[in-house]
Amino acid sequence: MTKAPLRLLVAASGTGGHLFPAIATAGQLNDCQIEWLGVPDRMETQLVSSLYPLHTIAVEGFQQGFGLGTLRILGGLAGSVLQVRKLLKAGNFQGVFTTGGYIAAPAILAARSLGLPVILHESNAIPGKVTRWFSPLCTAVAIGFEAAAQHLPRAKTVVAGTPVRSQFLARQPLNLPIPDSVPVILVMGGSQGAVAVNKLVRECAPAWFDAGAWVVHLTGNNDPDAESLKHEQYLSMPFYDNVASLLQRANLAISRSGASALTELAVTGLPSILIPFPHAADDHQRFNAEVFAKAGAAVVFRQSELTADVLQSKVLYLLRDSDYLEKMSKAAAQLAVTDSTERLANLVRELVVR
Ligand SMILES: CC(=O)N[C@H]1[C@@H](OP(=O)(O)OP(=O)(O)OC[C@H]2O[C@@H](n3ccc(=O)[nH]c3=O)[C@H](O)[C@@H]2O)O[C@H](CO)[C@@H](O)[C@@H]1O
Repeated sequence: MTKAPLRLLVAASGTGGHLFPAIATAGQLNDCQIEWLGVPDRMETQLVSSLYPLHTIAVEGFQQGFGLGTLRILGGLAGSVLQVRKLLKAGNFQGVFTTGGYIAAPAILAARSLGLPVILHESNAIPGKVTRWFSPLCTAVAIGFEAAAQHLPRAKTVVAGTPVRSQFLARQPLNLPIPDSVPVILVMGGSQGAVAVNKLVRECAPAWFDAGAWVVHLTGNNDPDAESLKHEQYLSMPFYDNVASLLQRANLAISRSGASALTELAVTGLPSILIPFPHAADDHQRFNAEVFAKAGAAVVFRQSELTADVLQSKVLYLLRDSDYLEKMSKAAAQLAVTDSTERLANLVRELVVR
């Protein structure tokens, strides 16, 4: 008799960094029946609703300190836990996979209160608050960076890398009018774009054009000046779906240091200049970037110290030194965990029992 497919609830919400690894893992688990838990009005409503049944609940972030606001959030959390418990029971789910963030808190508490296994994936080198608080309750915590383990002493951690979308694992055609022989600089500011980086890049770009380089600039949707630079060697767009084709073609990236972006730089062996988002929780982008800097895969600048002059000349220097770029590329590739999706899918299959 064939076994009934495993029923899994995936709790992942917010921005690309939480959603893409979860979507990649879910795609690998095509022998399971998957439903999704998210939050109304976040990116999952566009990225997930055409792939899996999407259930949404309202959850709030955990602010610093303790006051009336915290009591209200705890009250809200208790309500969310009850909602998720109801969903897990009604849907006969046998386990939960989550990529952390606020949605993970009620998902972990609800599943564990019903005795269901939870596999949590944490992609950052410094785990987020929810991961730090709730990971001891999880059946397993898969980490993207080995460095995260030291911050999770009470959790059962397994190094798994961070899954990337399948487009990264095969050569992608570049559907942009860029000549084959020119150097390409790719500018990325995470899934939302980075206005401060955009501004610096627009100031620097004319010297890069003079040096023969092309610039592909993913600006995000929040930059009022996104269209202010016009040049035949400059292509800008708020968001591009096939980022893999750009990373595979580029010679150098200028990027924030979110965990998915870094994983993609590693998988494509792309050298980078990293400018960590200075306001990320616990400054985690700086710690992510340090892993790449230590390995020789990236040059890291703090945004507060970086001027257009410094960025402009660093890029020109790197473009001229192809041996050094080659070394950075090899170092980046060495950080890649190319079977992360399979590792996570296997962990889920092993721990979630029918
Ligand atoms: C500001 C902030 O706190 N960001 C966090 C957020 O990042 P965020 O959600 O921005 O995610 P990342 O920086 O890790 O990755 C960005 C993702 O968006 C994709 N992309 C980007 C631009 C585009 O045009 N097309 C496209 O597909 C990239 O290919 C990548 O997969 O979650 C990550 C995972 O917890 C954290 O590591 C980041 O620090």
